[in-house]
Amino acid sequence: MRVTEGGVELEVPGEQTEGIEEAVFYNPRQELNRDLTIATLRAYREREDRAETYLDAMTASGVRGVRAAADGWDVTCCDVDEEAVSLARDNLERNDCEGRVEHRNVNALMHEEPFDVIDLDPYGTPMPFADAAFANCRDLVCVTATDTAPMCGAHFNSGVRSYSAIPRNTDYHAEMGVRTLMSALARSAARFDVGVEPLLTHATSHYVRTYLELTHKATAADAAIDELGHLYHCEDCLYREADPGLIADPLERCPHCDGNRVLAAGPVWLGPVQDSSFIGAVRDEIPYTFDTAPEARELCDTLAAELDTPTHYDQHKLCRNWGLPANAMDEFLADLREAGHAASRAHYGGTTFKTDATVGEIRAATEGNLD
Ligand SMILES: C[S@@+](CC[C@H](N)C(=O)[O-])C[C@H]1O[C@@H](n2cnc3c(N)ncnc32)[C@H](O)[C@@H]1O
Ligand SMILES: [Zn+2]
Repeated sequence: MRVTEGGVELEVPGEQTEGIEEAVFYNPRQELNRDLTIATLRAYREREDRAETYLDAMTASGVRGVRAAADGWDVTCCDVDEEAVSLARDNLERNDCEGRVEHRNVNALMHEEPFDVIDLDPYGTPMPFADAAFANCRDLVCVTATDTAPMCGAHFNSGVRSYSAIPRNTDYHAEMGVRTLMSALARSAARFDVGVEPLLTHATSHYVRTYLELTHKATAADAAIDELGHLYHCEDCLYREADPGLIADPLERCPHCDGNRVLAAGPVWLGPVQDSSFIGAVRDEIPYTFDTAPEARELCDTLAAELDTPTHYDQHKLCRNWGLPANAMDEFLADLREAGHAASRAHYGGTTFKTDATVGEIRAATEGNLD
């Protein structure tokens, strides 16, 4: 089957191809992820012109590598699967792109050779590849994780195993996933005296994607570890609290409703997951020729405006909990701001928002107009 994406043409296995799962080799639902990857690579190279080499670590059809090569990157594609390797070679050739294709376990390749940018896009958790990537990447590690149920605490044991943390299933589950993933990545990088700084992070349709700029200094690794901490969350009233530091001091009772159903999660990443000025630059690198341009640009706008608080709320879930009807989001957010709180929409869903107000303060600021 022939597909066109971002100006390149690719042969990908069609539904009928035996032995190959089409969605795995070429997943059209990840086009937004790939469009944003290309825009991010462009914005990054604008800022750091020394960045030249890009490793598409799990290449499958070769789509990321081909798109990066067409953009002038010095590309290496890698896959353990023989059919993927030959597909990636053909697709590079089809687009007159130069690029090396390696048939091997990418962990071995990463340990042998440094790259400026490494893109991890495995099935499920990226953690088995994180150490090799952070040990050997110079500038930027891009990571996709599709195991949202483990990361957000819905598949608890699997989440604990993959991320060496306690994730908890809350009403902000996608953000729990983001912060569990970021925490494990920061700890993996720190082992190699590498500090991570997230430039752009989004949780979209069952995956999380993050772009981490690296600083090869022990003090930068310490600074990243300082962003870790725990979240305490009341299952009854949805009160939540962030507690910086690696030693947890869980709440026995909820300070808001005095209930005893308080969950503790962590260590999670409590720091910022976006760099809004960089996201502005990424947005400007999304041409309208990209199929997902309207959606990708809107996502960038929301991400750039999103507050840095470590959890978000869902207005509908809060209102349901209070037994009150929800009103329009803009009115709701305006009430919060009028009461002196910071408030923004969040990219996790149409009714999600961020604020520095506590759950009690949110209710006090908004309930007058919830009728
Ligand atoms: C989700 S697919 C990649 C999709 C692709 N990056 C895209 O954007 O369409 C995951 C790929 O990782 C490959 N893979 C799994 N383990 C690997 C390893 N240890 N080294 C290299 N490739 C691996 C699989 O063969 C598969 O092709
Ligand atoms: Zn409570």
